[in-house]
Formats: sequence, structure tokens, C-alpha cells
Amino acid sequence: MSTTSHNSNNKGAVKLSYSLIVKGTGFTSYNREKVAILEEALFFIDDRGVIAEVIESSDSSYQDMLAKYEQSENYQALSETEYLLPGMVDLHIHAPQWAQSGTALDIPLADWLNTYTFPLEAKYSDLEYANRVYSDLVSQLLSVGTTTALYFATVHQEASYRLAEICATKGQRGLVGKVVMDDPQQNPEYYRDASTAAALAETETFIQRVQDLHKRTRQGVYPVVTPRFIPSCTDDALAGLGELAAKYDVHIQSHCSESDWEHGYVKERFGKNDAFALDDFGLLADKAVMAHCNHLTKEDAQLFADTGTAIAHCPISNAYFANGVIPLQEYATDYQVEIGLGTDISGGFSKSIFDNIKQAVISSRILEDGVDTRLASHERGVPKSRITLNEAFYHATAGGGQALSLPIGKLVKGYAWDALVLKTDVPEARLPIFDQKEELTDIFQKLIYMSQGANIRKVWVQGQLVHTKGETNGNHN
Ligand SMILES: O=c1[nH]c(=O)c2nc[nH]c2[nH]1
Repeated sequence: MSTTSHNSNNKGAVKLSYSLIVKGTGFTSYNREKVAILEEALFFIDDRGVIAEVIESSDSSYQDMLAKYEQSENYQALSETEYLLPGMVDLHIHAPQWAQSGTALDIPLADWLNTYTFPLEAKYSDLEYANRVYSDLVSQLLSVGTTTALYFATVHQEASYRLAEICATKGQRGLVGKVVMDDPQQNPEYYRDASTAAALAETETFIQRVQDLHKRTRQGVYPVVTPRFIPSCTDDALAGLGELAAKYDVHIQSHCSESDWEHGYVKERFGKNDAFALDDFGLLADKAVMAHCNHLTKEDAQLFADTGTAIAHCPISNAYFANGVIPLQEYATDYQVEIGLGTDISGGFSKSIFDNIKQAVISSRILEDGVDTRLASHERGVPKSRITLNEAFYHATAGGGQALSLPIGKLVKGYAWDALVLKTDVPEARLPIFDQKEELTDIFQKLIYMSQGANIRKVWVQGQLVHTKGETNGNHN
């Protein structure tokens, strides 16, 4: 998108320094509790795809700015039934598992990995197969509003790099990890790194290649140091990966205290919990994101807060594999741990972060109320566990950005223009809005709880339009 310096239409020449100007009502988190409503605001996007200015309708300069820019060719006004949201951040997703999404969620984690998941992931030695699945996945994620994704790929360097290239080409902000699983005692022969040395060497080459690709990519693609989880890795690999992360100052991702079995395995091997074991290897850090974390103790949560490590909360997947419900509200408020949301495809069946927002709220309420109706109500649950819709929305957007230490997830000056247009009256997915003057707080709740893919009409990443649907651009898809 180029910066416009003149306007060739007959409405008069206007000197612009913005690549895009959008007028519309947007919803964005400023903090965890409050969703700000920016009614009929003006959003000015610069030529790097960054929000240069947000002018609210109450601002004294509003009318002048509107008059100055509304005739320019880069100006777009949303209709009365369209609303802006920040792009969604998927903080934990296994790209290769897209091919088995919606299946095989009938057995515990360790069995699921060995029976279904490792055989599937082994297929990504075939670059053509990887290309097909990854291309489809990235397009589908953009269509449901996921503008940034933190991906696990597979052990294969070439296929992992291909995923980064596809993100770069399709315009999604992808953070991609070549998975390390080097322990011959723990991983099947048909699907593991050839050796510890090979795992570390390939990770280092992968980091360098993706960092190079990053320089040529507007929205950024990032390499991620990715030990699958402690049970898959030797001590030497974990230590080596911690050193690589520090050497290249890159993101880190893994799984942590996700199920009874996995939490118990690490305790048995190291005599301490996952969090402290990962920290010993230099794998907890400001740019580290750990998936699940359902079984953290208070000390573990404090260590996360002290190191700046974030949790990727995957509420749909957790319903299958976690053996309990994460005390999210406690981690967020008592310990101030950074938290985002993940789909965890395919432990979670849904590609949509909107679905995971809903499930995060639902799971937290189940934790608060408890589950065994034969117990008295006051004995059943964990008080003060529920999270609100606003809090879940925060984790899906601004919280994900904070977890990744990137200026994304808010419709605020200085943040990337990663934004969605949702339309409430598309015929195939009309939201139940019947009063012309319905409260905007209610419309926000309907958008989050009830919208579907069909409602998402436009998706921008870093100021670039990466997905359109329907008549908004005359492109019917
Ligand atoms: O939900 C999960 N999906 C995975 O692929 C995985 N690997 C380790 N632990 C895991 N948990």
C-alpha cells in the first residue's frame, strides 16, 4: 500500500501522509477489565501499517480532520452495521495437526500423541503435503480473524521454513518453531530428530533463515525456539535450546504442566515442577510462551511473573487433556502473569479464537461453581474463578500481543493496524439486533458470542488487506 501524496479525483487535491484512513466504531481493550468503545472514530494508518492517530468523535479536531480527509482516496467509512475489532492472536497452534482437526479426541494426551499425532506429523517430510496443508490453514485462520499466530510446525526444517514463507506471502504475522524432540527413549524412531547435535544445528540454521525472511516481510515473521515439551527432549537439547534463544534473542515456546501425566513425569525426572525445570535450562523469559500451564503451583505462577513468561491458555483443548480447569483469574490478578489464548489445533477442534474466548468464560464459570452436584454448593467450586467476557477478549487480543512483546492487539496509536471489520446483518449470519439504538456494549457482546466467519468482512494485517468477504470490495467469496 503506497502513501498517497495527491488526490486525482475531482473533489480537490489533499496532501496526505497516511496510507489508510478508516472511520468507524471500534472496540478495543485498554486494560484487562475495560473494553473501550471508540464511536465513529477516525483511525489514521501510516505507510508502515502502524496506527499514527486515533481521533474520537468527541475530540476538538474531529470535524476538521474529517472534512480534510473524507474525500481522499485512502479514506473508508464503515457502514452502520459494521464494527472494528483488533485482530485475534492465536498464541498456541500446531499447524501440521490441522489435517486431523475435529478427530481423535477420545484418548488421553500421551496415547493421543503416539496413536494419532506423531504418525501425522511424520508426513511433513513431504514438502508438497506440507505446502497444501499449511497454505489452507493460513488462509482459513485469516478468514476467521487470526492476524498473528504462534505456530508449532514439525521436526522437519524445510517444512517448517515453508510455513514461515506461507505466512510471509499471505500476509499473516507468523511466529514459527521447528519442533525439537530428540530423546530416542521417548520418541518413535520414525519421528524424531536424528540426534541432539542435529536438532540444535537445524534449529540454529532455521533461526537464521527465518530472521532473514523477516527482513523481507512487512508484517514480520519470527523464528521460535521450540522444545516440544520436557518429556520429548534430552537435558542437552533443552540446555542447548536455552542458549540459542539467548544468543539470537528469539521467542521460546513449549508446553508446561499441561496434564496430570505430563506434570508428574517432569516431577519424577527432575524432582521439581515444569516451571522450575524449564527455568534451569534458560527457557523461561520475557519472550517465552508456555502452553496450557493448568497445574502451576503458586510458586510456579510467581516464577512466570518474575521471568515475564506468558501462558497460552487453550480452553477447548484443556477440556480434553488437562484433567482439570486452570485457575486463570488467580494467575492474572494475584500474580499478574501475562496470558493469551490459543486454539491448540488439534487438541482443540476449533480454528477460531472467538470460540476460545467463549470457552474461556465457560470453563472459568464451571471452575467457580464446581461440577459435582451431589456436594453442597459451597463445597463444590473454587470461589472467584470466573472471568468476564471483557477479560477473555483482552487475553485474545492485547494479552496475546503483550505475551509476544509485540505492539499488536489494540486499536491504539503506535500499534500495528491489525484489524477486523465485522458486519452484523449479512443474510447468512444475521445477528439479533432489532433496535436501531441498541447499546454498543450489548452489540460488542453479540459480536463476540454470536458472530461467525461470514460476519468477518475484512481483515488487515500491518495495514495490508489480507482477506475480504462479500460486497465490501465487490469480491464475492
Ligand atoms: O495438546 C497438545 N498437543 C501436542 O501436540 C502436544 N505435544 C506435547 N504436548 C502436547 N499437547
